[in-house]
Amino acid sequence: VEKQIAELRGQIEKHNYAYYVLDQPSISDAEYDELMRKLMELEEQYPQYKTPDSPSQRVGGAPLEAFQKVTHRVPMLSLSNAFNEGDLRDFDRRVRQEVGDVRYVCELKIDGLAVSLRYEDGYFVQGATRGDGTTGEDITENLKTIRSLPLRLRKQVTIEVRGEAYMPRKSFEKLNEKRKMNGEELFANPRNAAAGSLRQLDPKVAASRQLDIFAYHVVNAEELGILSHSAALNYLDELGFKTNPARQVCETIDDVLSYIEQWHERRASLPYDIDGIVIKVDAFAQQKQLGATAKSPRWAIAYKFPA
Ligand SMILES: COc1nc2nc(N)nc(N)c2nc1C
Repeated sequence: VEKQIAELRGQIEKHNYAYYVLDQPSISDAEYDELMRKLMELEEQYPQYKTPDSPSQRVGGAPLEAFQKVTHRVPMLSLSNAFNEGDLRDFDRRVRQEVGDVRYVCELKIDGLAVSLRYEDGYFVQGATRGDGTTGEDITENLKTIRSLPLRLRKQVTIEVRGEAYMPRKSFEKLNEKRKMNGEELFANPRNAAAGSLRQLDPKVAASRQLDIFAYHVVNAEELGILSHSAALNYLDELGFKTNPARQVCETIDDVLSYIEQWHERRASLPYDIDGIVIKVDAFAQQKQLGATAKSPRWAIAYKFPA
């Protein structure tokens, strides 16, 4: 039976990854539900074979009394903002003055909720909100219900990852439809809906909200021998995380400006809200040279789209 349960677990997670991370369903919903039902029935009968990475955790367990506090070993900083081309050219000038020739990575700035995810030997062990940057709330049980969040990595590594949890626009519209029918107060936007969903003490509520997550940062990248942010993102893909496919390496600030122009136009075609573009110095050695202020890294900047 133990082998049968392990077999089922592997199958379900494989279909889960295909559907939620690759966006390429590999079986029908009905077949998927049948596999899940079978797994939960066997785990009910043989609880000794239940493992921390079992997909049965994704439906959410018992409600919590309260959220525990979590201290971030590495503070979760925020990004300084740029509002126009001048701000971006100033940033580029400052960076080049300090580190000379430089490559940037541009990414979409997802309008969600920053979270920190800790994995030990490849298993998801804890997830927390940003909070005040130093202390956040433990929302592990809620994060486990996000289907694109791997419960077990493809490599047995101990890693801390930062990402943006968000609610796709379709999920947001469906949720507000339902709330309208029930005469409940509507969420103002997907970001508030995502925050509200992850702050629920009952994980079953979070599980019902069809949240998603993009991983965008490896905290202990250098310890893992990774030398640049673009390499860190590719490593996250290898581990089984969902990263944002629109990222692009830019050699000049003019390339950055055209990336921004491109995504400002294509913004409405995305299935989620973005509130800007994040520009980061790619090489970690140069990030280190530039360092950070108490509040934000000096090697990154967020260009905010005009509201
Ligand atoms: C390295 O620090 C950061 N990187 C980020 N990257 C993306 N794509 N989106 C963010 N919101 C973000 N926020 C921070 C603080």
